[in-house]
Amino acid sequence: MPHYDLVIVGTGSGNSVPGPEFADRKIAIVEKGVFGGTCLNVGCIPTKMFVYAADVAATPAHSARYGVDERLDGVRWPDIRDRIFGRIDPIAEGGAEYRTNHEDNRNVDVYRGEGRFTGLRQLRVQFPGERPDEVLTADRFVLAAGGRPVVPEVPGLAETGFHTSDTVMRLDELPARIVIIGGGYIAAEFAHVFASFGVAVTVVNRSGALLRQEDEDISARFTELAAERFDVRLERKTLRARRTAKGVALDLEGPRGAETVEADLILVAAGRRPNSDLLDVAATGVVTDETGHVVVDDYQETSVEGIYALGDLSSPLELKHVANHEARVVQHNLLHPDARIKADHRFVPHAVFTAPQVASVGLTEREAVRRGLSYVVSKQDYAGIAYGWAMEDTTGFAKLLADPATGQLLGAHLIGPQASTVIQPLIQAMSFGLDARSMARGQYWIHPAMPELIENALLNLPLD
Ligand SMILES: Cc1cc2nc3c(=O)[nH]c(=O)nc-3n(C[C@H](O)[C@H](O)[C@H](O)COP(=O)(O)OP(=O)(O)OC[C@H]3O[C@@H](n4cnc5c(N)ncnc54)[C@H](O)[C@@H]3O)c2cc1C
Ligand SMILES: NC(=O)c1ccc[n+]([C@@H]2O[C@H](COP(=O)([O-])OP(=O)(O)OC[C@H]3O[C@@H](n4cnc5c(N)ncnc54)[C@H](O)[C@@H]3O)[C@@H](O)[C@H]2O)c1
Repeated sequence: MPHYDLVIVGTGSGNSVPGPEFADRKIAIVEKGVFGGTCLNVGCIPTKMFVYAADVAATPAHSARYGVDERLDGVRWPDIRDRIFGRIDPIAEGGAEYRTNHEDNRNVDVYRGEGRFTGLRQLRVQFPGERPDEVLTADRFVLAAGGRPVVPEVPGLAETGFHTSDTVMRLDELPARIVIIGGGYIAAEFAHVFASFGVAVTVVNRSGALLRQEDEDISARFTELAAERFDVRLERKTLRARRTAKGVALDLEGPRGAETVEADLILVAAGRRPNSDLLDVAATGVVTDETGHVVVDDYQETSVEGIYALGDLSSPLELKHVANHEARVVQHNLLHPDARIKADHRFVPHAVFTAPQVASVGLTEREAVRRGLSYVVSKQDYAGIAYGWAMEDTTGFAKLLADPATGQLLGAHLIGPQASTVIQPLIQAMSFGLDARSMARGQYWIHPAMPELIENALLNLPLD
């Protein structure tokens, strides 16, 4: 039974933990799937590469408003797909090769199999094919096993067949019609991608709004705009999935009774869950919460001393920049057990790369009310700043919440062009405690650039 100083499960952000500082430690890395994890292979990176191509494909539909007449002649899906994965797949292979064979990793053994705890600090690894299982023990573990798509219990769905974000980007050809179950990040991004490529998109959501975790004003505006591009069915229960002569169908029940949606394929985008159950973390004494996330303390340590966890396995935020931050914290804490640092989850931003883009940091208004905070609000439309005029934007806005006593920002929510970039100075201000007035007037804002949206939103805050 091989014994290690450190065993790491999962090669998403977990793979960034071992560096040259660990050269004197005997390390095992266990990976059951493709090296590099979700973000690289089936998450952030390929989706954003598809989104960029979608943004380009969607341009002719809007260009007439500038007096420029353009036509989309076609979308070569196989070329787009192969360009994207032709870039990504070699990175994953290169990562595996580096860890397995490069002399930098003399102290690292790579196990290409599925780990499952069988006892305290004891992990059984099962390999594909004939290779017998191995049991690894270690003084310390890093659990970075991520999560997987949730598939709702819809009668007939398994028999009918469906895609998730894991498979839909590798389709052989574009379907004519797609139905997406879900109304969150993944639904919003793929609806934009497929609609821009000419696919008829139907979005079926259980609740009454899309992106409903966002600030209410943002969610409402996005839902309104989405309904102009996609067939959006809200407050729908999916009763059944079935095959038809031409494709697939979902039988739904909604506010106006029973209805059926037909399409060529189904994309399930109904949330993700952590892989703690498959890894059987309970067998090593690691505690999980009611959503299956591994419980960690401020140092990313689990309920078992020496077992750390990070990323989607332990964080309900499920974002790559969070997983990377936590990996840096875990790395430090393994190297410096007497001077450990805490993870900083105060101001975690996110963006949804759909059209228009959505970006957010801090409290929504709903959350500020729930916490009983006193706050002031300001809004600034893109249409009210010079760059917004240039873009002829009529729907985007920034919404800020601030503490009236101190001027400190509590939350920032954007919907509109480049929202994921334009929000960054607000993340910086919140992280470093810069108040709204100082931020607005203590620096130059390039004229007439998009960040004037933020300058004006700050100045609009009703602060004394
Ligand atoms: C479609 C999509 C788009 C996304 N877009 C964005 C985005 O734009 N921005 C953003 O910030 N985030 C995005 N995310 C979220 C982001 O991908 C995740 O937050 C991030 O990848 C989590 O990293 P991780 O290291 O925790 O887990 P993962 O990257 O999922 O790594 C876990 C690894 O563990 C392996 N594993 C699991 N169980 C075992 C086991 N028992 N034994 C051995 N190996 C195991 C898995 O095979 C996997 O390789 C997106 C996610 C999806 C699905
Ligand atoms: N740009 C990004 O940062 C990005 C992009 C994609 C994914 N992600 C991460 O991945 C996670 C998972 O994304 P997601 O979109 O799958 O989850 P999500 O939690 O954002 O959204 C799930 C949606 O599915 C709906 N839903 C659930 N069950 C349903 C059912 N039976 N029928 C109809 N609708 C149903 C919910 O109401 C919700 O709207 C996100 O929470 C996010 O952290 C991030």
